[in-house]
Amino acid sequence: MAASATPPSADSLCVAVAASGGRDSTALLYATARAAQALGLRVLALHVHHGLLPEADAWVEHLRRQCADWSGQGLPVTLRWCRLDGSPKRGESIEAWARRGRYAALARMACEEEASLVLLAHHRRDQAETFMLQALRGSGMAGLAAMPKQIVRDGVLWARPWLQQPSEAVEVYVHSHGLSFVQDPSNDDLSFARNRLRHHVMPALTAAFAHTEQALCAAARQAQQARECLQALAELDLAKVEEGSALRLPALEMFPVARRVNVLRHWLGQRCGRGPSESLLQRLVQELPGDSPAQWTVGGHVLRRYRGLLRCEPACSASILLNASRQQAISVAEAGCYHLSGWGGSLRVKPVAEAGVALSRLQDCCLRERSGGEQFQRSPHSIPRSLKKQYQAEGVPSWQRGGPLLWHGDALLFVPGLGIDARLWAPPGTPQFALEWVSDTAG
Ligand SMILES: Nc1ncnc2c1ncn2[C@@H]1O[C@H](COP(=O)(O)OP(=O)(O)OP(=O)(O)O)[C@@H](O)[C@H]1O
Repeated sequence: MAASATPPSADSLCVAVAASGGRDSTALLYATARAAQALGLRVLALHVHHGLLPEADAWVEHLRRQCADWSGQGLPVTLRWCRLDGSPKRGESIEAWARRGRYAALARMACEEEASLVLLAHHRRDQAETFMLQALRGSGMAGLAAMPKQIVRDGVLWARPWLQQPSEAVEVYVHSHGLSFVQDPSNDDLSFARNRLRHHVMPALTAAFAHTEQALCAAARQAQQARECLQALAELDLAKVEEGSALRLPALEMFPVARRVNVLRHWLGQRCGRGPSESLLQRLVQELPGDSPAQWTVGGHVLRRYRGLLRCEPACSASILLNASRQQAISVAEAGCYHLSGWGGSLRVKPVAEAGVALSRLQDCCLRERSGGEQFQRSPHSIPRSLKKQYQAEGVPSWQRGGPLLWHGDALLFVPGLGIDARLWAPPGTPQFALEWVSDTAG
């Protein structure tokens, strides 16, 4: 291999390789360092110590020595590593926590080192296993698409240059270059689904169907394309049924079931951060048609049907209000935005020419939850009506009716969604202020 005439400087372009110390990433790191030497690039080996196994300290030491040796031989490689701290969130598996932490740490280290490309050493067998695991979980196209060859995420281009290479080719490379690597004992732990698949299922499948790996990888590639098509269709359909942040249900129901499910999956994925389960989607298709107000829980979100619209909001908006203190004195001395964390929102106070309230009334107020039986007068020419009737007349959705209500003494002064009670409006021509309630979860 030809070596570059001048060794790379600190300013040279940098390629990062995610290095576990295992066989595959050791091979990829070595191959990348040799190619980089010829091209005058720098290579950064990025390692994450998960803090889970006693062997992990020795793996860092192994990588440190290996990179130092290779560097001594003229290869432009340096090691950067970090140790994860923290622990899995409630309900999160150790594997999921380690994966999440690992990718976040790799992205952070790559960005700090100004390496915009990070190589991962997954190969064809890893891809075939991923496809099988997803199929065995009953995943849809997104899961069956398995691992992308490349993807931009967290400001980094992640690439898997060996995704179509058989594991055996990596084995041969490692032997021919006499590379040493570490063995992760957890790769033999049969409590992990991937290990059961690798040790028991894949050998049997390959014995019965020689092209198992190639066929599964081809299926993953087709699933990737199918997923892209479904996404494009969902965008087109969504444009026809979206109204602001809500969906128009009558328009949605015009679509055949499969397209309806596709739109819902896409829309909920965008709003909730992850796709809904298939069972929930099937339930929604059955239950969404209807006129009466209804709601469904989707992970940490609440899906609400009201007057032909479907909205999706973080569930905390409801619980914040339920947990709020039932009564809180407040005093407003000037225009501004007053955040009331216990109530899950802010009260905005701004000057207006009419239909406002005098500042003197706002200096001695009280926030209370709705308790029932309150009366509200919309304008000087109307009569006081129950809040329920006023809400209905104004089309305020049921989940925005929980308060907080603002009282001045025994007089109901302000109701979010309805405004200031006309009986407390300041006389025309005097200084006055409008009120608005802005929920923390709005927008
Ligand atoms: N602790 C780690 N630090 C940095 N990168 C890692 C780490 N663990 C995994 N990777 C990256 O993710 C890829 C896939 O991980 P996986 O757990 O399947 O591999 P491995 O068994 O740890 O090791 P290898 O793929 O190197 O044989 C690795 O090839 C490597 O590029």
